[in-house]
Amino acid sequence: MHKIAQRVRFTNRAPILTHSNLDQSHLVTKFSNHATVDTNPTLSSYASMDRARTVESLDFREIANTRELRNAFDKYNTNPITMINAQRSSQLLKNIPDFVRIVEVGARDGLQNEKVIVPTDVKIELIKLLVSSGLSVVEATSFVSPKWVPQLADAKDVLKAIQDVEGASFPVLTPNLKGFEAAVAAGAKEVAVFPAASESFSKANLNCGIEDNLARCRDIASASRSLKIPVRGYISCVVGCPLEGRVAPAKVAYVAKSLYEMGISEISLGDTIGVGTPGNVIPMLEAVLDVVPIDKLAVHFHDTYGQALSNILISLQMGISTVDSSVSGLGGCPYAKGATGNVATEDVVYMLNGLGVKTNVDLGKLMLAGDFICKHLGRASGSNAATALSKVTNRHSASKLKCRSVFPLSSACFPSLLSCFDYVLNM
Ligand SMILES: CC(C)(COP(=O)([O-])OP(=O)([O-])OC[C@H]1O[C@@H](n2cnc3c(N)ncnc32)[C@H](O)[C@@H]1OP(=O)([O-])[O-])[C@@H](O)C(=O)NCCC(=O)NCCSC(=O)C[C@@](C)(O)CC(=O)[O-]
Repeated sequence: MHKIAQRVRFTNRAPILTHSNLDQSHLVTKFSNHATVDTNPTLSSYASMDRARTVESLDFREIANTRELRNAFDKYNTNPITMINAQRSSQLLKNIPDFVRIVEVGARDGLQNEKVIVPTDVKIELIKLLVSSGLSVVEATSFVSPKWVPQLADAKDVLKAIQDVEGASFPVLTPNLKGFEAAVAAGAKEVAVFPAASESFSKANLNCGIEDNLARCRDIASASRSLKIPVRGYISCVVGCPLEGRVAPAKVAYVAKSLYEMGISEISLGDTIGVGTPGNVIPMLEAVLDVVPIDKLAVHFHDTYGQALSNILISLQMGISTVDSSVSGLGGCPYAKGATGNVATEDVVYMLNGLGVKTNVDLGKLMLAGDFICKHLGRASGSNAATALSKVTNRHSASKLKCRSVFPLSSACFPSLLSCFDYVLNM
């Protein structure tokens, strides 16, 4: 706990407001159509400043961009102001960042394990839909051997087709210099290397051991430096390996420190087979935090055992503010037998909305992207939140059809009623 408290200084939280720069009337205006700010004078001045700061950073449209989603959300979550009061008074939640950056990995990690080849134009459309939901980092593909991952053999075509898409960055995986050079030639502006913390998994996934692979990462890091291309580093198997079992935190810290020292811009800690629980994730994070600053870290949880959201929550409590996830919970590594999908982005956004944490992601639009790819793959969404919320919107859709048959005269007579369904209409 002591370690956690010490690390708060590394977080990217907004500066604390003081009495002099706090303007509550502005905050009331911003929220006035939904809730009023409680100006209860009995609150301590610090508590009220902290609450107001959070309100200021929270854009209600993100919590519920459509009426249906908002109603579904409000039904079980107290209004944001009350929620924030409760949240900020809780010691357990006080380290949670005000903003979480989501790295969407659905188009790469999500699809790489699919047996049936997804057409290139479907991948491109998925990426565009993800960007339109507000996601600012959408991992696009991998420049790996097509013999090893046939699904991503069209990497060059995918990356070239999204060169003009604005609003997001599109990192790609590169396992060696050959992949790095091909990625740069296709227009990559960000790449990612992916060592493992387990020797056996490194050999299974990359056909070389940890040290040899770190040497490849070093080559990529130095080649990228002159081109000013940021390199992300994933570490696979940070708590467990499908071949070796439990992985010691010291091994993860060793790989993380090596990546940090070679100038890797961000290190994403991957629970590749989803065996982590807060019980083994906390010691792993503590070991890594001893050697890498918190603002360089991200977490990447697969949800094989349904533990991903708890692990994300604990990571946020420790001050991490970048989270990887995959739309509709797609995913799995072809070289990690039994590993299922990544945590679903919709579930992460829903949880963060509930915590009053800003993400800039529009949940309704994200669900459209999830719907699109699930329909294409012919399977149900792996997101609990998307499944539950789409039942709500479907119910509204059905009742709207009923309304139209009961009131056949003109939909214009019932503008306010119909506006309730505009989200459904737009689908
Ligand atoms: C690293 C290699 C290439 C070594 O594979 P290798 O067989 O040892 O490579 P090689 O150097 O001996 O070359 C063999 C052939 O591959 C070609 N080749 C060589 N490199 C490339 C390249 N970059 N792009 C395209 N082709 C390449 C090379 O040209 C040659 O072609 P051939 O002469 O036989 O026609 C292979 O093991 C590989 O591609 N592995 C990638 C596996 C992979 O993508 N796994 C999934 C991603 S990791 C993951 O999902 C975990 C993560 C990141 O999400 C985190 C988490 O979930 O925890």
